[in-house]
Amino acid sequence: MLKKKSAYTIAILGATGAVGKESLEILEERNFPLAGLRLFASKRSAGEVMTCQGKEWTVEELTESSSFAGVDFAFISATDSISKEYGPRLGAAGVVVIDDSGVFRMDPQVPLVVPEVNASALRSLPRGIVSIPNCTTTPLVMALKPLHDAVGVKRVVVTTFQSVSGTGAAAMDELLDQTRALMAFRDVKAEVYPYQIAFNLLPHIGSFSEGGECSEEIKIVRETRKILDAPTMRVTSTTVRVPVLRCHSESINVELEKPLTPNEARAALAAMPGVLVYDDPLKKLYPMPLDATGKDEVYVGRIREDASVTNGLNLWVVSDNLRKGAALNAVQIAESLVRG
Ligand SMILES: NC(=O)C1=CN([C@@H]2O[C@H](COP(=O)(O)OP(=O)(O)OC[C@H]3O[C@@H](n4cnc5c(N)ncnc54)[C@H](OP(=O)(O)O)[C@@H]3O)[C@@H](O)[C@H]2O)C=CC1
Ligand SMILES: N[C@@H](CC(=O)OP(=O)(O)O)C(=O)O
Repeated sequence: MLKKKSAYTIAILGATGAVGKESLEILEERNFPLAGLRLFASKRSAGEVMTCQGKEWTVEELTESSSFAGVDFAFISATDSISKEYGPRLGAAGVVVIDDSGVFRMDPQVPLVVPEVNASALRSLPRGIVSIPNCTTTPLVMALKPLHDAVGVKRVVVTTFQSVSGTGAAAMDELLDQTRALMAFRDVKAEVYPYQIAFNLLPHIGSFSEGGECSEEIKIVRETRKILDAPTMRVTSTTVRVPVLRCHSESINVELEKPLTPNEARAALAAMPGVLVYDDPLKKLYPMPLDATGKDEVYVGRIREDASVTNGLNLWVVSDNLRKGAALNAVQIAESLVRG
């Protein structure tokens, strides 16, 4: 487990990616007690210089022989295969691994944590690994938690509208390149996604199962139940990629165990740390990706009754997938562990 110190050394595996870059900004903004920083990426980024907390740090190529001596935390935000290879190895060597991938999330020996929702799961780290949820699960559980605590959530129907940054830096470039090409009447190249994403949307995230479900949809269901410790909660989802650069939006329909008026739901959500109720439709106030970009809070709006079922509510949630959906959640986990 983590030894108490005045400052800690962090290694970021995948430092040059969409999540990795955000992690550096967040460590700086939150003035994380840093004793040292080791930045790792692929060979093509080795030698690049990045800044954090007023210092320059040089990116190292991640190799079999990379040494992690003196590292307290490893944030892995690279690829599934890097998580598989380095997560267990570093965890066994006494480094606290905070992993962004989907590889360990459902492992019963690995806590899956959103600190505002289930920080107590950090008490035991049998493999030395903590997983952070998928970037759509995190805002979902942040919105469900206060409702579940208040009256119990029976069933959830969630439809996501996920920005391209959820796929990483290359997908952000693809959306911008396609948009420029279309404006100039040039041919569009689709390399990251199977179809053009600019001025389009794809009801497809991850891979399809035999039954026609996307892997992303399966992750949302399983991860939500694990984090809320609600193994029988009925959850179904449809995940959609939209031509937005940053922030994932979600339409959430909830069936509750007991009545809760929209005003009571608004009050419960407003009291939830990390949630910002942004809800005054008559003044055209509702969360949009441009509002939540670069923000830490999970924005919740369009809170209203669903009269088609008993005790039904509808919500609209928007959250920055690179911050609360990934890098911020990871830094908050490290902060919780440091606080002890
Ligand atoms: N984007 C998001 O919203 C979220 C992402 N995640 C997870 O976070 C992780 C990173 O995602 P994201 O930042 O979006 O991805 P990016 O594609 O933007 O970045 C990938 C990073 O991994 C590095 N990398 C790739 N291959 C290797 C290799 N062989 N050796 C060393 N480093 C390598 C890249 O280095 P280089 O630049 O040199 O290629 C880059 O730093 C993934 O596991 C993803 O599932 C989780 C929640 C949300
Ligand atoms: N799948 C998310 C990003 C993510 O969180 O993926 P993973 O579950 O593999 O960490 C997206 O594309 O928007």
